[in-house]
Amino acid sequence: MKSFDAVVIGAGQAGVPLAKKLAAAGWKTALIEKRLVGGTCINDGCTPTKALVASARMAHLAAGRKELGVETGGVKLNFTQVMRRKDAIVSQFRSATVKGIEQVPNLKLIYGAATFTANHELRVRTDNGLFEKLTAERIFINTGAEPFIPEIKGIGEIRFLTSTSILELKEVPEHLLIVGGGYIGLEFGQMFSRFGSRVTILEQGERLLPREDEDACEVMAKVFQEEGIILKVKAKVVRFENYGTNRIRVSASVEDKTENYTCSHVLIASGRKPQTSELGLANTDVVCDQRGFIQVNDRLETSVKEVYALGDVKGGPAFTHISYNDHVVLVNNLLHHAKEKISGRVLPYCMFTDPQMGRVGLNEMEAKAAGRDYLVAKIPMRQVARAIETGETKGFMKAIVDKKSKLILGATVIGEIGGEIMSLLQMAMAGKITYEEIRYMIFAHPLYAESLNNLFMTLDD
Ligand SMILES: Cc1cc2nc3c(=O)[nH]c(=O)nc-3n(C[C@H](O)[C@H](O)[C@H](O)COP(=O)(O)OP(=O)(O)OC[C@H]3O[C@@H](n4cnc5c(N)ncnc54)[C@H](O)[C@@H]3O)c2cc1C
Ligand SMILES: NC(=O)c1ccc[n+]([C@@H]2O[C@H](COP(=O)([O-])OP(=O)(O)OC[C@H]3O[C@@H](n4cnc5c(N)ncnc54)[C@H](O)[C@@H]3O)[C@@H](O)[C@H]2O)c1
Repeated sequence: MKSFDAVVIGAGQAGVPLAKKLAAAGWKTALIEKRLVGGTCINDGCTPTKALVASARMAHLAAGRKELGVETGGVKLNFTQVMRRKDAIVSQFRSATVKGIEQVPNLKLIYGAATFTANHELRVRTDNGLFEKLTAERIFINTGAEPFIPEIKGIGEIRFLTSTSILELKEVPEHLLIVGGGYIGLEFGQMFSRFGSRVTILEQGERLLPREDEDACEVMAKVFQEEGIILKVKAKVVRFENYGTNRIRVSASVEDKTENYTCSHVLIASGRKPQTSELGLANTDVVCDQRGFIQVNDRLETSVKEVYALGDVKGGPAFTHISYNDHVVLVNNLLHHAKEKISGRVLPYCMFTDPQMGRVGLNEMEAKAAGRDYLVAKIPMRQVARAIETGETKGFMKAIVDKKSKLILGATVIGEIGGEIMSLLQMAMAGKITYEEIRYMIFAHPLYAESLNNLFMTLDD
């Protein structure tokens, strides 16, 4: 049995920086990874999808825009090159991460799947089929999440894609039917539509993106429909079956009526579940919630002393920057005697559709539910000078402000660079800059940022 001061399970967005910092502080540390260093974000998530979104946007722009006075003679997509570029970026990011790990003294990277045999003991099935036994004073679980596959009649008989396997396609699907209208469904939906697929999105909820304000969902739905994507809400898939050669027939109950679709590919984008099946948590006293996410307190401690969980596997907002921040909280608490908590963090995120949807803090729905005394500042992009000049007028800027303190509580920005504008407002929130100060702040003309003046002028009496 090999003994360590710390073992980190999962080389994801929290595990890698955590293991490096613990080892650099002199702790004898092992980092165990069963698949690829970099986890979901680098290998199957943010990095490959955002590289592909860039190719899709280029294809879209290359088609020209009549009203901007640019017409082109059609677009030729080289999908092999699109995927090759994506693979090169992923491999660049992954090898830089591996190199970073290898340079740290006291840190041992072990490739293999880790399973608990007791609260502080692990068995690792290494890539060469051998088993290593490890024990550690402190264990950190950063095993992430994986696609959730709903139990739908016939799903076992068809070949369906997930957000991971779709990244290996060799050809653009003729008709891609997507189950789920969340971030993954929308990012892939628009991307493949722009690559030339016919795209149908079936969402079981009343609308897309149920956590967002209704006006945000309406704008996104309109953008998608204008690009020719078929969107159905209140759509529950009831059956899949193989149909003819290489076709799949999908029966769905849409607003209580049965509709049938025949497509070439199905993407299941109906959420993610914690990746704990190989962890052997039954051999420990670690407690999970009903959906299998590991329960932690405000300091990321599980129910077992000195066993922690970070990132997607603990549930809550599943974003790379949250996983990364989890490691910051732990490093500060364990190495610098801080008492940091994970509750009360401001949550920013950006959906990388075109236009982007940047979100931070409270939206209107949440402000209302929380009983806040708030004002709403909102301007459509068609009134933003920069958006008019660039021809990117879809979307809006919307901020929720506290009526009394005039501080910004949150924002939704849908636009060409909605995520970046949202981040400006996030900085204002962090710096406690009131909306009244932003209203007359000097921004360079004619940037999108300049229209933050106009956004808050809407609150003038
Ligand atoms: C298609 C897609 C697009 C996304 N886009 C964005 C985006 O644009 N922005 C954003 O912020 N977030 C995005 N996300 C979410 C983001 O990728 C995740 O929130 C983030 O990667 C979670 O990091 P993590 O460290 O918690 O886990 P992960 O990065 O998932 O890492 C977990 C690691 O643990 C390993 N592991 C699991 N079990 C074991 C075991 N028993 N033994 C050893 N190793 C194990 C896994 O192989 C994996 O490498 C996206 C996700 C997807 C699927
Ligand atoms: N840009 C980003 O930051 C980004 C991009 C992609 C993913 N992510 C992360 O990954 C997570 C998972 O994304 P996701 O889109 O898979 O999950 P999600 O939970 O955001 O959306 C899943 C959607 O599928 C619908 N659904 C579930 N079962 C269904 C069924 N049987 N039929 C029809 N619809 C069904 C749900 O109602 C929901 O709207 C996100 O929550 C996010 O944290 C982030």
